[in-house]
Amino acid sequence: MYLPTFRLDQTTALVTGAGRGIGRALAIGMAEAGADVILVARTEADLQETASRIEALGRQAFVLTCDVTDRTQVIATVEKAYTLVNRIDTLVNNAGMNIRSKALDVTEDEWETIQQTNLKSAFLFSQEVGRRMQDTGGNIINIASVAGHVALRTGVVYATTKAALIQMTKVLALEWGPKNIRVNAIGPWYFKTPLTEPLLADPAYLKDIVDVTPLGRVGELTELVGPTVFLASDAGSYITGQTLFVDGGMTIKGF
Ligand SMILES: NC(=O)C1=CN([C@@H]2O[C@H](COP(=O)(O)OP(=O)(O)OC[C@H]3O[C@@H](n4cnc5c(N)ncnc54)[C@H](O)[C@@H]3O)[C@@H](O)[C@H]2O)C=CC1
Ligand SMILES: O=C(O)C(=O)C[C@H](O)C(=O)CO
Repeated sequence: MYLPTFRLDQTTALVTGAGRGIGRALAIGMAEAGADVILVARTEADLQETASRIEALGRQAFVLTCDVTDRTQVIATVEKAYTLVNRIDTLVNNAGMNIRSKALDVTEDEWETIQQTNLKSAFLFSQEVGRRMQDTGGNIINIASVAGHVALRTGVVYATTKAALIQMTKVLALEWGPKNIRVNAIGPWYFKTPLTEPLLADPAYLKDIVDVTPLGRVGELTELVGPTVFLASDAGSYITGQTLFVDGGMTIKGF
């Protein structure tokens, strides 16, 4: 048999920011591929909605509320997770946010909030789950952005967090490869979620996006599921340290 499995049966994933948007889609998609999923975010009601959709698929879902910027809460959340399951096979660092300010207007508070939500949280979860994965192996998927690779109008703070996530992905892959821990990133272009809905509702902004996208449209949330399951599954077993851009070709477009 040459064809490896693209399934996640008998595995457990932990997804941050799983209450809505991309995180919810990835959690449900991974459950469809066979995984049980630990759902982490701040708002319990949102997480319960994701959980009920996963349970309807016949998979287990565990809801853990946590502010991912708070190290004490992250440590407690990971400890709790390991009382619920024996091992975590896949960690998806997805929680993120943005405040769009021009560089000269960025406040210290904005800088701290965006860095802590998008970058520090991913490091803290990687450290706490990665510590346990040293014994079991596993894989980590960081949800970065094309904004970490090319210059966009998203604002400088968001861009620096995503560029740093891409570099963090490489260094953790290097350090933890010998322990059979793979670390990869996904770099989405625009997908409609509560984060981006206001932007995509502006016809002029939407046109600008579509015009620089060879596939001529924004992505569907389900189009992030295949790449995530691929990276998490045995099909991705020799891939580490990489960023897979799921961008309709945006990042390869020249003149
Ligand atoms: N929607 C898009 O087009 C793109 C999104 N991304 C990234 O994908 C990730 C998910 O984004 P969306 O689903 O669009 O956003 P969203 O705003 O719809 O969802 C973000 C999730 O993160 C959670 N979250 C935020 N701060 C948190 C905190 N302090 N503690 C716990 N949970 C927290 C929210 O509760 C929510 O569940 C983010 O990292 C974002 O930067 C990257 C590229 C494109
Ligand atoms: O443009 C914004 O504002 C964003 O939040 C950026 C998107 O989430 C993104 O990363 C586009 O790739």
